Amino acid sequence: MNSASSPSSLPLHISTVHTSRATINRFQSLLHLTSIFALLYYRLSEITTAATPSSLFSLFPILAAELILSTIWLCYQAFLWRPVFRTTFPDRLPREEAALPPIDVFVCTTDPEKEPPWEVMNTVVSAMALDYPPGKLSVYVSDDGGSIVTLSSLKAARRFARCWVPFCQRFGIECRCPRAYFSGRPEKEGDGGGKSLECFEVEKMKVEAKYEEFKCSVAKAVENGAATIATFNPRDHSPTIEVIQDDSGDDEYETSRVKCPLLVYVAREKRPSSPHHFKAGALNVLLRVSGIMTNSPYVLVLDCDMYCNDPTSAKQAMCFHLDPEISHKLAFVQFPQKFHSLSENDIYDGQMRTLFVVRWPGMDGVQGPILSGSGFYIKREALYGNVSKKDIPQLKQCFGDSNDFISFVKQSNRHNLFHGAEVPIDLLEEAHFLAQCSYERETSWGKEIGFRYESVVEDYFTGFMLHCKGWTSVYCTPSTPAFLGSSPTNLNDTLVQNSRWNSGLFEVVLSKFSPLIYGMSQKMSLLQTLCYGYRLHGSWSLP
Ligand SMILES: O=c1ccn([C@@H]2O[C@H](COP(=O)(O)OP(=O)(O)O[C@H]3O[C@H](CO)[C@@H](O)[C@H](O)[C@H]3O)[C@@H](O)[C@H]2O)c(=O)[nH]1
Ligand SMILES: [Mn+2]
Repeated sequence: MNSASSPSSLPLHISTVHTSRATINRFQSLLHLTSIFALLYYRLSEITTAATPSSLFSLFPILAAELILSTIWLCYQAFLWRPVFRTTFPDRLPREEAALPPIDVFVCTTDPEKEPPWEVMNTVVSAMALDYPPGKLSVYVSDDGGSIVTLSSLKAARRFARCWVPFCQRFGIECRCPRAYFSGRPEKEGDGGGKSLECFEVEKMKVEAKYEEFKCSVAKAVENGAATIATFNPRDHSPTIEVIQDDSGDDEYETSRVKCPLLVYVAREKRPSSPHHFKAGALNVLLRVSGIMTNSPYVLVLDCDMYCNDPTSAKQAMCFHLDPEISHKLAFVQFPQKFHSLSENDIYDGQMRTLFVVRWPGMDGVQGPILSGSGFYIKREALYGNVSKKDIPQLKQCFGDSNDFISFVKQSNRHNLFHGAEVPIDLLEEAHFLAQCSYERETSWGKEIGFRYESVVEDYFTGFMLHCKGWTSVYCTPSTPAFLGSSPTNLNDTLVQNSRWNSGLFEVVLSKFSPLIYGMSQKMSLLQTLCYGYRLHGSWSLP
């Protein structure tokens, strides 16, 4: 058992190696290995004693297939070698707000027709309501569709969050996604925060009325936006960045000056002549824009359909990030992806159990799980690489021409600049400059810094490169799912998603970053390299 200490000398988290499971796994691996050797011995003796060239001709492909499958099998054993389980104690984190580091939350959305704005707004509001000091939380929404629908809906979300956030905090609400809360899905209502039931019911009714207003505003935004969607080209437009401020002014929440996390809308520039690099491109723009606005040392990344189900996830992640024994090497804390949209039968295994139940705990016992796209708290510094030895011209070469951004890269502890105050015009201008297509030209964005562009599975590849550089990661699986999303529920969508993932992964295997070769040459352990090497099974996606 491993433990780490909080300032009060009690551990912030403990990790336990599942010894009985590891022993059974190792015994089974040994058994299988013996059979594989026996099979290969049999095949080789068959080849050496083959009577005719035609029988040799048929034996070689069989041997090749057996060798490939054996290598894939060998790689898989690394997942089973040392499974680890972790427990966190968020209550032991320092009580003073000042001791908690700020967090920037990134939510990515692309298409208001395929990704319903109502769902996206619920994700945004659930992130704003995380159990974390609101002044230390900033939510950035990347809209790759550049849609007016998303922008108008965000304004409604901000208005609703002003009453939702204090309501959740005051009454200790456990389910902070308003749609899930008001549709009666929450298992627990919270402990009432010590307030009387009557007071709670009165407040709940008020908030519910605001919720209905919020719902209508989003529906209206969708309706009004239908006409512009037809004429607007999401692949060819200038950047739009807006800090969403209070604009109603007619209710008690504004006058009570309730603190609410900062909310920023970012639609980067899109031009047909410039590659946009999908989600990785969007995340890198958010890294830059947030870099000059709040520059929080930690970033939570969420897909637009993944709402925060357990508000304590930020504090749980901080139990690892604030542990001085592991934090200097720790790049990210990954939570499992869990889904609310699946039926009990789940015939296409949308839950991806082998991944989140077997493989990630296995990797956690080695160097840490693979970055999984959504639901991870990553250290900004890990994405910037080593900047301490670079002078200003070198930094400009890597990070681009923005003096403001460069000054923040150099001072990673300068953050939260204008929370709640008027947004300076020149800051907004600089943010627009950072969101231009041309900004990344001849820089290291996507190659050495930020989220990587080499593969369509940007999450896997970014995590792989971090592990290659010696960073570690942690897998955190609390019993209450930290995030809940929707997963494909029909064969067609499942096939499209899986072939995209597998072809993206196989693309990496065939590149110069092929895990088995590149991983071995870097700072990665043998077992971790084998785990990444298991991606050879992407060859199944070949016709
Ligand atoms: O050009 C793009 C394309 C996608 N996205 C967003 O990226 C997220 C994931 O995209 P989606 O089409 O839903 O892909 P999935 O296959 O569901 O996503 C899984 O696989 C991706 C890697 O292939 C990871 O990035 C995701 O986090 C992971 O959930 C969504 O929020 C999108 O809005 C963008 O912002 N810009
Ligand atoms: Mn998705």
